[in-house]
Amino acid sequence: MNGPGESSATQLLSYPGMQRFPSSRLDLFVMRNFLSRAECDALVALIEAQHRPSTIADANGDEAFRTSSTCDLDPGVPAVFALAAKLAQISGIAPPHAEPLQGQRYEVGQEFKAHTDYFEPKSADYETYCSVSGQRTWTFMIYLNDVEAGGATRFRVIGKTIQPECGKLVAWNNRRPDQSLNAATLHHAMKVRKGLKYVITQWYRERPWG
Ligand SMILES: O=C(O)CCC(=O)C(=O)O
Ligand SMILES: [Fe+2]
Repeated sequence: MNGPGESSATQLLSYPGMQRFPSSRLDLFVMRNFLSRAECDALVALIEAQHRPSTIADANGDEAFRTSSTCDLDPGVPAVFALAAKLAQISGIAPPHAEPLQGQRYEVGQEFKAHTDYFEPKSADYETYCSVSGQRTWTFMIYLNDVEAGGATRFRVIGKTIQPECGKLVAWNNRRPDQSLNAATLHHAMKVRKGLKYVITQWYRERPWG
């Protein structure tokens, strides 16, 4: 039985095609073809239709830290609704713990520098982001296209670089088994060198999203 807002290795590895990256420092999973090309194309079209400059919690003074665009996906759109259901099933996490789904779009030269998805407990913005729903627990991310060059996601603490590929799911636990925040989740969405890159991010919380 997983804790509230938590997935688990047992849950994820029960799906054929799910692979675990061997690391004692981080629970990291990859599954190719989680989404079909048609599903990806429909989601890319939604992101293309509507996106705004991405933002970061705890602005650190680096204007170039996250240069992508973000799309707030409407849960009422069938393609989004279907994806949310598919993620709930594979993660085993109750839907109320899911943040609203977001698309991210990167043009050539755009990136999201090395960061963790959890919020720094000592930061000025911690209360703003975490008082209702608690900390982020797991991240599920899907690449929606094959990027012509660049755009990999690098987990530099564990030395793992994941190449974008249409339909590929990446999932990781932002916390250790004892629920402490895991700094080994540090990851960098590296610059796109050619073409565009689209991903969808699903973050989960300790408590229901309020
Ligand atoms: O685009 C990527 O490869 C990673 C995106 C990411 O880390 C995020 O949105 O938090
Ligand atoms: Fe991230």
